[in-house]
Amino acid sequence: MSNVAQSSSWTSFLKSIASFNGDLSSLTAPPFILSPTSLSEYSKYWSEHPDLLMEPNFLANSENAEKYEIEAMSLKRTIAVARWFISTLRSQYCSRNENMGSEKKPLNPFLGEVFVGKWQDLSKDGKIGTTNLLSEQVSHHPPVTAYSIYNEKNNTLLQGYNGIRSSFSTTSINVKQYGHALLNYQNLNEDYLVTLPPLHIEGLITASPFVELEGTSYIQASSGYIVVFEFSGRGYFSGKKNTFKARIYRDILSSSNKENALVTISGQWSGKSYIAKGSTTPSSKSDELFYDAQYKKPEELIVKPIDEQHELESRKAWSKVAEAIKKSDYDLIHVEKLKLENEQRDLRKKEQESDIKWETRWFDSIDYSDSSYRDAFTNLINLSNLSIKNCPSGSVKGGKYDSGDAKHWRFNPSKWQNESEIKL
Ligand SMILES: CCC(=O)OC[C@H](C)CC[C@H]1O[C@H]2C[C@H]3[C@@H]4CC=C5C[C@@H](O)CC[C@]5(C)[C@H]4CC[C@]3(C)[C@H]2[C@@H]1C
Repeated sequence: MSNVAQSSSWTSFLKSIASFNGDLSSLTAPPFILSPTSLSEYSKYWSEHPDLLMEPNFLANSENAEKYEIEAMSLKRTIAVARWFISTLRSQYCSRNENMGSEKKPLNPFLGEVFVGKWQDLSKDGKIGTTNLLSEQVSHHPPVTAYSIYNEKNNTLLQGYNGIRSSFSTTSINVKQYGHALLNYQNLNEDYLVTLPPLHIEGLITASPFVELEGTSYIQASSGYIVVFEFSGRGYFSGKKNTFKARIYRDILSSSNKENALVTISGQWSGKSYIAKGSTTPSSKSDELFYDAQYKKPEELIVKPIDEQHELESRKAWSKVAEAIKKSDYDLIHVEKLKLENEQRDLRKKEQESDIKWETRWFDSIDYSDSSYRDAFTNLINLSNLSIKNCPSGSVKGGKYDSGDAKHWRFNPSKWQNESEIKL
């Protein structure tokens, strides 16, 4: 066992997890496990391969196409969206391990914290164009981050939000994700709903935590096609970590029988995966490579230098804490974090005293409980038979989790158009 794992701070920290109240951000973790990066930056992981996010735009139906061709192109685009989704997972769930040696505890964003940036067009023929990221902490208790990723050249908008609920098992932390992503290809008049997989944190005992995905994720296309992803760690499908199996069906009804799969994809989302027609599980020997997560380097988001940032921008607001974490200066971390947290507490107190409610900047909370309300989301929810409630992502309608309110965060483009302080 590494000396870190034996260190008193880690063992006492493990004891503290055993009695924690479910809000991970409230736990004081030992300084060596702290990340200098705020959770508001994690929204960038949705588009570190902008070319894959844009790909469906280049798989459009030809003019007055026959019905069979329209079907074939819709399936091709659904496969392209599944490839983009798989391409996000290594960044989402492995990047801290790759860059800092283990999963780390991100800084807990303050209410109103924003993180913005852009991905330049690296394509040879300039067909991708620039992709912009807006990320905003729309709630602090519980922590919720909303994001908008917009590519003007291809009229493509990915928006979504994320919150988590955690529970503790004997050796790992179990995390249910709340929220979803909505993908709109305006030129194709096509939408996709993406749900978020549950995960657990392993490796706590050896003080080298890492994320393993589990359970199911769905991608529901407005064309009717649905992708069902099943995630598992070691030992389930193939004894390798980060394994998944994905099946694409014509619609939710045919997904009730795995034999109806039109396409099956399987492998490692952090490594190689393969694709085959029909319902047989593809193998690396006989079938076509679907995606290799180790081959394509993620594209860096371009973020302004800290001295050009607004005080609400994440890297500026957390710069002193981040510096202290990088220097492992434990006392300074504590002093600087306390300063930021006290400033936030004073702000909340002032709002309370003058009865002002905090206004979110670029996102609105939409209540979908009025069943007459119709938009791309309600259409996709109906096609997928998933719950419309704000419950664990991917819960099925009528299932045990299908309860609570139906409020979801939505990007408000006109609020960004009227933005005068924060610059990309
Ligand atoms: C607080 C307890 C603690 O420090 O435990 C030590 C370990 C670092 C485990 C707890 C932290 O693990 C981190 C992993 C984070 C998730 C990673 C990726 C994503 C995907 C992204 O799209 C949305 C956010 C999400 C789910 C992160 C949420 C926060 C997690 C679970 C961190 C834990 C505090």
